[in-house]
Amino acid sequence: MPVQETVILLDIEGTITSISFVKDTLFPYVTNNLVNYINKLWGKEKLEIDLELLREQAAIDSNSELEGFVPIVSGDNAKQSIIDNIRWQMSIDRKTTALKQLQGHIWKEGYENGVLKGHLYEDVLPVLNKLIKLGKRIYTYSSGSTNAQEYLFQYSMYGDVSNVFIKYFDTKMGPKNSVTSYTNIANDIGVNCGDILFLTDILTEAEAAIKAGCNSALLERPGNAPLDPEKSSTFKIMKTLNELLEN
Ligand SMILES: CSCCC(=O)C(=O)COP(=O)(O)O
Ligand SMILES: [Mg+2]
Repeated sequence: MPVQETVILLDIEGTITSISFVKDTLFPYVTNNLVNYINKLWGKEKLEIDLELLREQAAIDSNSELEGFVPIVSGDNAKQSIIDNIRWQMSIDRKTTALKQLQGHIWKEGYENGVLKGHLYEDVLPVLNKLIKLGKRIYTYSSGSTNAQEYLFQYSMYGDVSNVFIKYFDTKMGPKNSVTSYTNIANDIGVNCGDILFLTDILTEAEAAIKAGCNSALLERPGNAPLDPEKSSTFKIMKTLNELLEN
């Protein structure tokens, strides 16, 4: 059997989806549609749920020393301060649950109206389907919200492929470079960390997974940030998922 672990836990951006799709297609879609989206749903419960999370995050951020922090205010400037806060968070690619939840809801419209099609590297589906036949269970863990992950697979360039994945995990399990996030995921799945192989493009995420007792390997996709050869020397580095099927 090529892979020993029973659970394959996949990062998304830089691992099974290109960074370029996220940075050059998904993020600009939010930037270009943000004001319209907020104006359209202003005062509606659907938006209010996301705004509540953004306000909670802004209250936390106001006590830290984050460069360029934009407060969310009430009153006449409330709407503009929310838009500016979101733009600020996006300018530094923050991975807060609040930002990711709102982005996911904006992308939903783009997927549904056919403007967005989720990118997947061509090796991903053939390999995952072979692994499923070998009895492996496939999960994802991304900073993108569970909704955003679901839409990406439901409206992928290969059609609806969401049935490949048992469950999507996001930062509600904890940040991706935190050790406890991986124990939380193992507990949720009902396996030991040692039964999980976590694949990612980010060294600190792989290190956190290893510290939790999981196994991990790194993906080196075109356009990914280069891996430090010294720091990543203890990890298997793969160019595609095909290497999971090799002995
Ligand atoms: C799941 S699609 C949205 C991608 C995204 O917003 C993101 O931050 C990706 O981070 P990842 O943890 O998948 O590298
Ligand atoms: Mg990634």
